[in-house]
Amino acid sequence: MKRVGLVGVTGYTGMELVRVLLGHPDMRLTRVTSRKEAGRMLRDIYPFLHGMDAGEIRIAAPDSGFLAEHCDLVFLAVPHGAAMEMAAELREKGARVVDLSADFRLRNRETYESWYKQKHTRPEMLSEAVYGLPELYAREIAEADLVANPGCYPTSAILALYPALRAGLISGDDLVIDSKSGTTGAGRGASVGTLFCEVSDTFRAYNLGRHRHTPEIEQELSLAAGKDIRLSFNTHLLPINRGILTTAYARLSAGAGLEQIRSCYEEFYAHAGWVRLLPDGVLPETRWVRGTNFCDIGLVVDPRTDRLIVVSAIDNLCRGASGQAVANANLMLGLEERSGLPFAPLIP
Ligand SMILES: NC(=O)C1=CN([C@@H]2O[C@H](COP(=O)(O)OP(=O)(O)OC[C@H]3O[C@@H](n4cnc5c(N)ncnc54)[C@H](OP(=O)(O)O)[C@@H]3O)[C@@H](O)[C@H]2O)C=CC1
Ligand SMILES: CC(=O)N[C@@H](CCC(=O)OP(=O)(O)O)C(=O)O
Repeated sequence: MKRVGLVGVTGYTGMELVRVLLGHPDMRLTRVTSRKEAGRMLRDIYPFLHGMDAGEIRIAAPDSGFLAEHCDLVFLAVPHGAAMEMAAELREKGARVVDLSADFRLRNRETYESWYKQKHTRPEMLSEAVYGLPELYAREIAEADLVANPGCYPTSAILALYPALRAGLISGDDLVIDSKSGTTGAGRGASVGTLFCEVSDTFRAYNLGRHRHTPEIEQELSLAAGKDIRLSFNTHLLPINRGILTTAYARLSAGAGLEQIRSCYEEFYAHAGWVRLLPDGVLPETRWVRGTNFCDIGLVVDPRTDRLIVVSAIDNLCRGASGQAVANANLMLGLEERSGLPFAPLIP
């Protein structure tokens, strides 16, 4: 049994990690931290843990020495900026790390500092970190000591476009990615913008043309295309708890058609257990992936405009964060990638 720790147990991704790890056959959550709730039992803050072993864990204040002593691997479910020093200390003390924040996702320090508007204090660790998208980097993840878990929106956007771009079936110019997220994507901290009455019964766009996930998506899609990609990434807030639906628009390369594109995706994702390519005419919905680690993908060709339209759906907390973090930890710890993650969607 592998011992894992969690920094940031009181947040939404921390809460989701607790849920995912409850049923994991090969990993045991042994240490959890929160600055505000230190000293309390986990069951005291999460009544859904009454009667379960995890409920008996006492929450500690974050301390890298304590975590490294008791854990083989530590998940950092903390805001960007808070993870970089903690990851460095944990690595120095010998623990392996899966960081759910954005601190190690961008390979270029200047790009991080300009989009995240803060200094990167551990730039020397950027080249050591592996971008944790198992469909692209499973082999590298298995060898890594520090994995940068992808952002929720980038997970849905990169998986939607990567195969077609890599095969040259779409042009990398003029890509438009339109994404909508449930409100848990904004974290559990109180803010007026995520109050019930501000979110329910309405639908709004935000951060158009300046969302900080843009360079992360551009980084990975540029690698797929073999050239620098600049794209339009636009985000919207859905009045639902969980889920991201992304619609991506791309110009078809000359001669490319639906049949060829479908076989390219089938081949690319042939061994990717989490990506489900839906049949022609069936489009993804957030409810079919809720609570799961799946990314559902639907493909449409619009012959009137010569465009490929790709729709993808994920659960932002599971596939977009904590489920993906556990899949990465499985690979790092030599476990089966799907271990502990065989959830069926929570419907209706
Ligand atoms: N929500 C989502 O859908 C997704 C989130 N992410 C990323 O995952 C990370 C966590 O997100 P989320 O769970 O939503 O965030 P929340 O705001 O819900 O929770 C943040 C957690 O971090 C802890 N924390 C905050 N500051 C510090 C600090 N300086 N040192 C130690 N602990 C700290 C908080 O606990 P306390 O204050 O008690 O210490 C809390 O448990 C973020 O980087 C986020 O961007 C990634 C993908 C999807
Ligand atoms: C709905 C919502 O507000 N979503 C968040 C997603 C951010 C997130 O989780 O991003 P990092 O992991 O890169 O910090 C946002 O748009 O800022």
